[in-house]
Amino acid sequence: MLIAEALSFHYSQAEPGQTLDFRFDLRLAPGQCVAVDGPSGAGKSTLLNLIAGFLKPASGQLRWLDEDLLALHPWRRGVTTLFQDHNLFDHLPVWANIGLGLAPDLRLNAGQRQRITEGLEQVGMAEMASRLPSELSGGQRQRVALVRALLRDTRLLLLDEPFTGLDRANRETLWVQVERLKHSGVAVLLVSHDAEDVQALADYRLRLVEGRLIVASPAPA
Ligand SMILES: Nc1ncnc2c1ncn2[C@@H]1O[C@H](COP(=O)(O)OP(=O)(O)OP(=O)(O)O)[C@@H](O)[C@H]1O
Repeated sequence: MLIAEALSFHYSQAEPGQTLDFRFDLRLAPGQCVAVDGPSGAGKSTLLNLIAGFLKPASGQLRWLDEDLLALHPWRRGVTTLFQDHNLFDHLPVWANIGLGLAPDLRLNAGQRQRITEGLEQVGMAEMASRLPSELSGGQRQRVALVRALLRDTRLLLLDEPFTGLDRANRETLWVQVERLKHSGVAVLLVSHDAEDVQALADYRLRLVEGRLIVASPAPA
């Protein structure tokens, strides 16, 4: 269970009229998906960066049950993040970009290679394993980043507008994969403006208003 309590952050330099002070409260159980929305600049990326560990809160708590996540480096938190700018390495082919999520030194065993092949098949990119990111369309790059995020062993998955620009068939395929992860106990935080994605995946919805998370639809009991 992810628990954020009064997780606060303050940007020291912001334009007039911007929200400066954030204070997030959130509970997310294993196997649950919460959707978070809010207008541009509301603080969605700030929230994800605090949970992932790329920003340090001014105060508050962030726990996985009794484990203090704030004491852990980002790569020790058991959190996988898929940001909007897909973070692919331009000099590495598709299979290696995905493989980095499984073995940082790219010493992949047969089972891991098989998982990469299957992951690419599931998003219709089986033939593209050897291509470089520069040889792919934007939507294809997005699918590669998604496969990498979905294949990693993780307990919490943070997705920032993950399906934007994908066609319906691809989105449905990926919904199935995210559902599968939920069933295996992964907690998912989905930042999305897309009502269909939210409908397909989210168990409840939160909205970011004036630096706070408010309940837009309650979590199931
Ligand atoms: N490094 C920074 N310094 C100062 N202000 C920042 C910084 N990063 C973000 N902000 C401001 O903090 C607020 C929240 O930004 P954030 O990126 O979290 O919003 P968002 O909801 O993810 O927006 P979008 O939907 O446009 O991606 C915005 O007003 C933004 O301008």
